[in-house]
Amino acid sequence: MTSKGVFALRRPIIAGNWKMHMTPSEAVKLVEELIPQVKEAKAEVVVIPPFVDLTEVSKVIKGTNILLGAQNMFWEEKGAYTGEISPLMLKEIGVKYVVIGHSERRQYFGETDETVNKKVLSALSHGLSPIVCVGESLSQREEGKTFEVVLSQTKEALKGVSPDDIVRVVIAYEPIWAIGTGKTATAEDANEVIKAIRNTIASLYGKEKASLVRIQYGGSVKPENISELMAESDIDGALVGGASLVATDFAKIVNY
Ligand SMILES: O=C[C@H](O)COP(=O)(O)O
Repeated sequence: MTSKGVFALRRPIIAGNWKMHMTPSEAVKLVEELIPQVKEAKAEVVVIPPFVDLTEVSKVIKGTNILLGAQNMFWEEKGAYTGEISPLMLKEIGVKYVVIGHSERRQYFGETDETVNKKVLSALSHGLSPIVCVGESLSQREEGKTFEVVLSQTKEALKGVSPDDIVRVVIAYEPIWAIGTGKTATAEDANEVIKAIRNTIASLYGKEKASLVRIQYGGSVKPENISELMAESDIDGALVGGASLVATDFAKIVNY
C-alpha cells in the first residue's frame, strides 16, 4: 500500500500564494468568486494574500471552508522593528498558516536558514502553522546537489521543533527553477525529493510522526498537472503561485 493509503490522516492542503498581487478590493473580488467554486473541495483550501488584504479577506471567508495564510512574519511579538508584522497581529485577524522561507524571500530579502528557523519556532509557539519552503536552484540541481540542499534546509528549519509540534508543520518543496517558469518537476522527481524530506523528518521524529507531516509541491502547478502530482504517494498538496490568481484555475486545482 502507498504511504497515502496507510496514513489517510494526511489531508491534502492546497494553498494559493498570491505573492505581491491584488489590492484589497481586487482580493475581495477574487475570494468572492472562489468561495462557491471550492465549497465541495476535499482538500484543505488556503489563500495567502499580501498583508494589507488579510483583514478584508478574513471577513469575506468567515464561515466558509477557505482558510487564511500570510506570506511572512517576524519572530518577535512586538517592538521597534519597522515594517515587520508579528505573529500576534496575524493571529488576531484569523490567520492560520504562514509561509516561511519562500525562495523569493531567501533570494531578495536576506532570509537565511537561521531566520527561517526562528520564524518557524515563533509561528508554532503562537498557534500558527508554518508552511516552510525548501528547494534547490537550477545550478544546484545541475551539480547534483538537490538532495543535499533540500534536506539541509529542512533540518535547519526544524531545529528545536518539538515532537508534538512537528505534525503542525507543512513543508513546501519548491524547486526554484520551476517557480513561475512554466517548467514543472516531473511528478515522479518531485515525489522522490518529497520522500527524502519525509525520511529526514522520520530520522528526527520517528516514522509515525513523519507519516503525518504534510509535504506540498510548488512550482508552475496548473489545472493541467495537478492530478498527476496528487497521484504520487508522498505529495500532499500544492503551493500555487500564478494559477491561484484566477479563481476558476485555482478552483480546478483545488477540486483536482
Ligand atoms: O509559492 C508559490 C510558488 O512559488 C509557485 O509559484 P508558481 O506557481 O507561479 O510557479
